[in-house]
Amino acid sequence: MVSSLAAIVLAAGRGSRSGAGSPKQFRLLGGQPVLAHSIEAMRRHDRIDRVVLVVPPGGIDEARTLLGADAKGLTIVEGGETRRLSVRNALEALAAGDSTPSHVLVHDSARPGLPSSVINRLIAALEAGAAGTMPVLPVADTLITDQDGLSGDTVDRAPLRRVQTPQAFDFPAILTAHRDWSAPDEPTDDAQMLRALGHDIALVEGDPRLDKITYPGDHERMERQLGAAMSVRVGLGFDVHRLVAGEDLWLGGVQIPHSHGLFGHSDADVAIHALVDALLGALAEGDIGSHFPPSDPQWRGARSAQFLAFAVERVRARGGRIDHADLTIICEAPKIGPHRDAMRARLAELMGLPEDRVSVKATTTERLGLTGRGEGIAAQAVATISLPERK
Ligand SMILES: Nc1ccn([C@@H]2O[C@H](COP(=O)(O)OP(=O)(O)OP(=O)(O)O)[C@@H](O)[C@H]2O)c(=O)n1
Ligand SMILES: C[C@](O)(CO)[C@H](O)COP(=O)(O)O
Repeated sequence: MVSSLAAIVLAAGRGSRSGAGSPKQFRLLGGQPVLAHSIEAMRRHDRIDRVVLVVPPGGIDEARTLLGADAKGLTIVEGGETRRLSVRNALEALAAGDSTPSHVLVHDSARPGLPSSVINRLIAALEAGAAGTMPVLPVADTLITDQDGLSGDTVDRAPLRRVQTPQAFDFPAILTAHRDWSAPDEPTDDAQMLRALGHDIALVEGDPRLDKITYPGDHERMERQLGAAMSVRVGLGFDVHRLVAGEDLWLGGVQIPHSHGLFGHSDADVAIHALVDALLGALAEGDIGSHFPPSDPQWRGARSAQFLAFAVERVRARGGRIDHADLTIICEAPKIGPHRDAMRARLAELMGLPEDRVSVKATTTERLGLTGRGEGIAAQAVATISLPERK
């Protein structure tokens, strides 16, 4: 019975074979660091309670900076000289915690294309009683031995399998396997360590999307694979609120000193409302009113930042990412220019995006119409998101 499941994401390697100059797991892939893909996939899975990230010695602060808001709730530990020692450090961190998990997944961050279907198959094998299980794929090519540049014998490929991660284990069993390991050869994965103790390792079907970034060119191949597996969606949002005396003015998540404020059920931040509708539109998941009805007293005076946090979470929950947002605020006064940078910074923070992916513009309607007469402020937003085609 898998009562609690932790996930270890390994990112403490040097990536020396990739020839990239810096460790491959920190390079950007599809707009986010390679290691963030696995963390996100683990977090998205509803059976995984806790994620431990393993980073190079001395790299905890750097990893937190790189991940930004995504680092929240992560346990981050330093790795060791070898993959085995990195896994050991993470297992010991879990063992030292208040409640140890019943089972654990061990995954290479260098395999960023982690589908939830593989995690489901591993959990099913654990539920069926396996102490250890791993995803494998058959070998497609003819296999030979290389004898000093000449072909040696052909190897029978029928019983051979390519081993992927995540590998999944009974937690006490894999902890013992690591603590007791004394063989002279360095194991390349954890399943062989558990098998050395006499446990069977159940095989489940792997997935080509899980291929590892190892050699030069692999990163670019993965980038193409990821791009092909994502569809770009564009959403449009529009909102208007009335300007009245005696209200605070909130725009783009920032409070702006002004003679009038916007009237509405929440803080009436018209810019955020347009942005939330743009994100929900891109997801085709209704609009702000359907999720936060004005008739519901709990949203009276609410900060609109929480509506945006909800929309951002919806994108994440669908396995997507926000690529860009562009806002236009339409009013005669106040002047938006002096507050533009603060709004960009706040909106970027709320969406977990770099500022160069958030645009805030302003215009007037040449004193025409309701915004021209100063009766209200309008905002329109366009959001671009990428969503996975298949899970
Ligand atoms: N001391 C180590 C070595 C490896 N890893 C991780 O284990 C996975 C194994 O993949 P591999 O391709 O072997 O990674 P590297 O060791 O980084 O690559 P290389 O052997 O080319 O240096 C990677 O996610 C890597 O970051 C780790 O956490 N700690
Ligand atoms: C654990 C592993 O991903 C299984 O295939 C692999 O062995 C780790 O990478 P390495 O290239 O063997 O170090």
